[in-house]
Amino acid sequence: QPKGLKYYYKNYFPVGVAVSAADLKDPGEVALILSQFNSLTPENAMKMGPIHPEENRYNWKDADSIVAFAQAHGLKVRGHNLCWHEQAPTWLFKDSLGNLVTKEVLLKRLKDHITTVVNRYKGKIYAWDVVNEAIDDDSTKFLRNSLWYQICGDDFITKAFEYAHEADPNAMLFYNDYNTERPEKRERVYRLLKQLVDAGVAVNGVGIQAHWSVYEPGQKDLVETIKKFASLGLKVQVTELDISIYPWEKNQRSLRPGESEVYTADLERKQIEKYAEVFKIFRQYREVITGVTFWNISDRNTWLDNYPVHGRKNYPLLFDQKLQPKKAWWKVVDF
Ligand SMILES: OC[C@H]1CNC[C@@H](O)[C@@H]1O[C@@H]1O[C@H](CO)[C@@H](O[C@@H]2O[C@H](CO)[C@@H](O[C@@H]3O[C@H](CO)[C@@H](O)[C@H](O)[C@H]3O)[C@H](O)[C@H]2O)[C@H](O)[C@H]1O
Repeated sequence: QPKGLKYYYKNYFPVGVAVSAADLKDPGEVALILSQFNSLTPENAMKMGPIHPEENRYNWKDADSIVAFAQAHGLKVRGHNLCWHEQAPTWLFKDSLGNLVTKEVLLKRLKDHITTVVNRYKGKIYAWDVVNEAIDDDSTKFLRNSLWYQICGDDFITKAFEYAHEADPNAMLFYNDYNTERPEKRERVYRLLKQLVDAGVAVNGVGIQAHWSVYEPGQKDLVETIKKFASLGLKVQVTELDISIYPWEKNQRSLRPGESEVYTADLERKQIEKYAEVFKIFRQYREVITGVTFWNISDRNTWLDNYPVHGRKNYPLLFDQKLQPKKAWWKVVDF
């Protein structure tokens, strides 16, 4: 078994992977995780909906099993995430009559949730994605018009960091988002981060999700993003890395009947180059980059098989469907 990614990058940053509790029951995936990675992120188990399905009921099972596995094998854990507009439980924003709750009620519910979840894993989770994806996709807008925003204005962001810091003053607290290499999105994320830093909010870092493709981002945009966020004194982590073989453009179409999945040698070559390119930049900025996490383990099972086109196979990771290292892996460890 070749040495794993974590060995090659031991003098750079932890190399992590997003997992489900089910992944940890598969002997092949467990062997791959333990040989390659030294950090885990729960893909879904610690999100508000899955872990807190009813106001007075928490569902700790999957999250506990992932943390217990990490503890048993000396792996770091990134918590994901404490405040998001997606996968939020139905009870959260509504009162018993189905009306939207007041700002006071929602902030109290957020505080209870964050205090309870962060305290349960205190000392076992070193970093939390506190707020996820609060910037609107429309470049003419600033904050996403989510129910969080409609009910609390932008206070929910500051409060979420305040509650998380109170619950675990030693945890690294991150704002996490995607498309942060696109200049218009970078500027708006920077604006939010600067507001938080200037207000003395306990934000320690920014998570760039890195759901990239063989076509983007360009090196210049990636470097500019890392430097811009680091200029605020923040750490940068790559939190959800995968490199799709399809371009991230609007109106993606599904495959036409008979049209085979198109993982051509040319696309794999582009993917190998893109992986080599971004890891070279991560190494160059090792002072700022404090972690790189892949979103899913292998091409065997990736969320990109069902997004944005349901049932369209993708090959975005460094391990193939047989859990074997792909050519891109050898390039990433060749330095
Ligand atoms: O969207 C990709 C990234 C983007 N950044 C934030 C990050 O958190 C996000 O991760 C993805 O976040 C997605 C939700 O937005 C997750 O998708 C959810 O993943 C869940 C667990 O598999 C699914 O829930 C299961 O759904 C099944 C039927 O639909 C039900 O039978 C299961 O009980 C239920 O658990 C949800 O439908 C599905 O929407 C993906 O696995 C997960 O990879």
